[in-house]
Amino acid sequence: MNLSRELQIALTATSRAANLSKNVFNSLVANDSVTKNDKSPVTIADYSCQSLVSLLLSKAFPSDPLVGEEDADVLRQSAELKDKVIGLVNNELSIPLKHGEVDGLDLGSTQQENTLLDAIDRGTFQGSSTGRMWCLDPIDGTKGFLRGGQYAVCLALLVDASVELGVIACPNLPVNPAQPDGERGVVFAAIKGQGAFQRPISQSNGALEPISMNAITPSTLSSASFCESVESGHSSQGDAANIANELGITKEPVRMDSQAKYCSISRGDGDVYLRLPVSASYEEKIWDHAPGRLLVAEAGGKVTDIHNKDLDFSHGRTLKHNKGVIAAHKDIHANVIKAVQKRHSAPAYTPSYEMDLFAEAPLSWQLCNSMNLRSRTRSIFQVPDFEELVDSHPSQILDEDEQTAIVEKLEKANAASNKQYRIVTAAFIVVQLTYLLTHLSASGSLINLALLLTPLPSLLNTLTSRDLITIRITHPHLKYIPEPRSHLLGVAASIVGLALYRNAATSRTLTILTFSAITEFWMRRSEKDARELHKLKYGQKSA
Ligand SMILES: Nc1ncnc2c1ncn2[C@@H]1O[C@H](COP(=O)(O)O)[C@@H](OP(=O)(O)O)[C@H]1O
Ligand SMILES: [Mg+2]
Repeated sequence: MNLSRELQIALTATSRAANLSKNVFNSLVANDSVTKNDKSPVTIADYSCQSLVSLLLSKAFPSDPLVGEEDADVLRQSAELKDKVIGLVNNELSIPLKHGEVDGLDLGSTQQENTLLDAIDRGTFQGSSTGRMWCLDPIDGTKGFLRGGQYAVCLALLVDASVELGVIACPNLPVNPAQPDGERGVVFAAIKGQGAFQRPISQSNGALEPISMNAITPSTLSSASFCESVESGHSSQGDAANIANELGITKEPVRMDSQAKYCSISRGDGDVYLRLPVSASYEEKIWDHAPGRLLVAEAGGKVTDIHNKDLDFSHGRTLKHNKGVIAAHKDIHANVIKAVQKRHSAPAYTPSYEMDLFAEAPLSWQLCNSMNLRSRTRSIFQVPDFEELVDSHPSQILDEDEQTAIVEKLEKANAASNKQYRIVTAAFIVVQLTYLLTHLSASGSLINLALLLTPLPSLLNTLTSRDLITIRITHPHLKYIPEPRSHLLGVAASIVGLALYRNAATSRTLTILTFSAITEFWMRRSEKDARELHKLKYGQKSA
């Protein structure tokens, strides 16, 4: 497939969008004209870049649909935001085409408001498994953008759900990794079957230099380095550390935002990219992976999900049939997958709120409502004055101290109520144990005694608030049994026991174990909620 024109347009569009995003950063973020939590710069950069890239694509390939992260609804409702975006895009369009940029394409110096908003809305295409489609993340790594760290403008062309072309512009990545303080701003490109390349964003007519991954083999795997998300909510950093350990990797992980991770490993700055799901329900977005996946493959690597399945771009806007991402040199990919299967704990439970609650925005009444946190809080955490606390706040925004107070209250109330349930379970067990010990000769008594031991470890741990007994069920098949696994196994065994000994004592054992499993299930959910809240509020380290 000859995609040279597509490549030229994609390089121009992403490089120009990268310049535009830098202007936004320099004028709105670097000079501290906005507060840290104000997301407007990233919003402005996102819309402007999508508008610019989409406009160029629509002029060059009018019949190609576009899957983009944004739509223009918010802009149509805010004149101030809209004017800024229109101004920025027109400013970029008015810079004359340089040598090497798109030939034979009349950009027109400035564009009408509607044309630019419509360009953004072209990105609402829902995806397709057949035909051509472009896929755009105008600012990937929004957190990195705001931090002045890594972010990327990412564009891919898919044909029949296969990524044929990928281009990623990283405005803050050093051109030469050996000179981290030298020139920054690199654009990466790959065409299927034709290799992976990079060149400085500043050189629109410069040659595309071939890049490749470090030639790492199973015997040199321990010298590898891996990279992962900065955001612990996007990828489990704890599991990544265990996996690195399993592979004998001792180097500290390199954390960076966005698809700059795919770019880094493609040119050998690092070797393995791990994205390990922390939530069972999160579906990765196609624009977060399409170009990166091709780049790594063309640089000598292999990209799959954590179950070693190819990333499947044929199901609309998300990778619904994949979980996480593992990218590594093709010679070591299998070793990495093996370690992942051994050490990655499948997320068994999904918190009801998946947003980075406290980092994204102050905890507000609207947020509580939209995340169903209010009702969950009432039913699970049982904090009677939580609603009053939120309602009494006229601005419906809680400040830091109030957020802290809520988290502490949730944790305390949660721990107290769970302890009560466990005391009740423990009491049932003691009564039943006493009965069994005094009727040892009755049929099934010994089996019943053994079955009653299954909930004991977690009961003891909670009642003493210490990890007295920990049983890790790590077998790859068993780990997909939802928590509480030992309890569920106990219930299953006691059903078998009841089939063997149809007597009242065995029925009682089954009832107690079922009660214990159900209450344990709900308690673990609430404990996980409390832990997640804690993590969101205080960060991974103190969680
Ligand atoms: N719970 C989650 N798990 C995995 N990825 C998530 C996530 N929530 C958001 N993301 C995605 O992670 C991307 C950033 O990736 P990374 O963590 O590698 O920097 C975000 O892209 P945007 O920044 O474009 O919104 C967003 O699409
Ligand atoms: Mg993204």
